[in-house]
Amino acid sequence: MRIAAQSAGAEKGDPELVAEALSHRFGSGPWLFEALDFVLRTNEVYALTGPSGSGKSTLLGILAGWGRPAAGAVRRRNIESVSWVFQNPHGVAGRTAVDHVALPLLARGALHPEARRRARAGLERVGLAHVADAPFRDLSGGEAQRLMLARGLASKPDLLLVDEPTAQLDARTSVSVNEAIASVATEGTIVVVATHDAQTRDACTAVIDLGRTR
Ligand SMILES: Nc1ncnc2c1ncn2[C@@H]1O[C@H](COP(=O)(O)OP(=O)(O)OP(=O)(O)O)[C@@H](O)[C@H]1O
Repeated sequence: MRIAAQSAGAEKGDPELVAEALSHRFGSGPWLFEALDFVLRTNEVYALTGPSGSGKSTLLGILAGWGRPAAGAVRRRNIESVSWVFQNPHGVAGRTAVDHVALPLLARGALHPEARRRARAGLERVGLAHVADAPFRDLSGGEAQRLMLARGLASKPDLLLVDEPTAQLDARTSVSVNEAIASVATEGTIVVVATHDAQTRDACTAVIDLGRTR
């Protein structure tokens, strides 16, 4: 496997995820990936690439701690909160974009004005300031996917996993999502994006390629 770029040492207290000789297969089936060694840190956006069926979603689940690897280990340091952005954006039709991002902040105890201020800042970051007050039903596919990214980042999770963010989008719409992905490298959050899409991969700062592990 290959990691195309990697930042220098994480500061003390930063989230860090270490894969050691990580391998997985279901039951006695074929190995999906074998002997992966990598370190994931903040301030990077990692593309997780590989052909269909190579185990990208499975590996995301293992990184999240939702599944156990058949062999090897994942060591998590300072990772307590995990957000997952699914490939199909789900929202409440009549609720505004800003409300979608503010809601998880309110659920974590932020006061209303602060939650809305942070939600608007998050929307601006992914290029959605102009639709902040629009209902979810009026958003385009690309806007809805960017909204999910903004919502996933809003609560500043230690680990943000994004599964095929452009799989349902046409090439033109994907561009705006890829631009948003390029903007989400951030302090405090490790971001991993599973993708087939070469342009989404290129929007990331580093690559873990499951196509090269076997
Ligand atoms: N719980 C399971 N039990 C048995 N096999 C599984 C299970 N989950 C996934 N698989 C199989 O493992 C392989 C990898 O699946 P996975 O969804 O991780 O691949 P992927 O790289 O994300 O694929 P895609 O790009 O098509 O989404 C597939 O062949 C899938 O059918």
